[in-house]
Amino acid sequence: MTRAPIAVALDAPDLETAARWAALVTPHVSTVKVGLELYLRYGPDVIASVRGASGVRVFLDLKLHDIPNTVAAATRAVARLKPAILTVHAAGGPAMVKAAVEAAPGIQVAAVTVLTSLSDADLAKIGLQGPPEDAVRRLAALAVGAGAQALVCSPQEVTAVRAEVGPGVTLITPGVRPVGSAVQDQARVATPERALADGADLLVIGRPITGATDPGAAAAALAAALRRTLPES
Ligand SMILES: O=C(O)c1cc(=O)[nH]c(=O)n1[C@@H]1O[C@H](COP(=O)(O)O)[C@@H](O)[C@H]1O
Repeated sequence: MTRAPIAVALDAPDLETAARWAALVTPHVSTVKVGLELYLRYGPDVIASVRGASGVRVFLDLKLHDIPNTVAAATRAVARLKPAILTVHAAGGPAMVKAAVEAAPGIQVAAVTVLTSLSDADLAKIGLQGPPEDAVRRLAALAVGAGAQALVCSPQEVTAVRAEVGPGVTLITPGVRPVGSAVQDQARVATPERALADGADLLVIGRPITGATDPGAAAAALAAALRRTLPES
């Protein structure tokens, strides 16, 4: 059976927990995501630990954001770990996104548009007036123009971003919350079914899975729900 297009965010306090979560969810999902918390604590070794014997795709979410020369060097430094996906901030500008893409042949560079934790009011405070969708579309076009093959946006903007960049770009959506989810600290959210129906290619889901008593069962249930949304997947 095809694994569900979910990247489980392994935002764990220690390596043992992350590796355990990865082993539990890997039969059900296509990807696991390593972020700043784990990478800054354990460094490159964390990738092999969560990849384990299954060889699951690893999404390295470092959200690089610096001058192009520094981002290119940082990208080369992590490229040897062979993550399937690496994040950079689109707000770093076209030269920075291009530098990352050129430094990492074989790795999908995903440009983060506007963080899903930011609301309209937050964006106004950092000088981005207007609906988040406007900034997301602008950053999406910038990043794809610079060579990014993937974008990170909230599920609320998937339809607009798809219209902006066309069918060939992978759209990755965090801010995914199943109905009744207790974790509500993201500003721009939608259910997994809605995100997928709107055209997202990969759903990033963390605490709704990893906070469950049985993360493996939670991942299996979400995967089954998504199969009902897209029966052919
Ligand atoms: O790049 C990301 O993965 C990301 C971008 C974004 O805009 N919002 C966002 O929440 N994320 C990540 O997605 C994950 C969401 O986790 P949960 O909120 O627990 O589902 C976290 O690991 C975040 O770092």
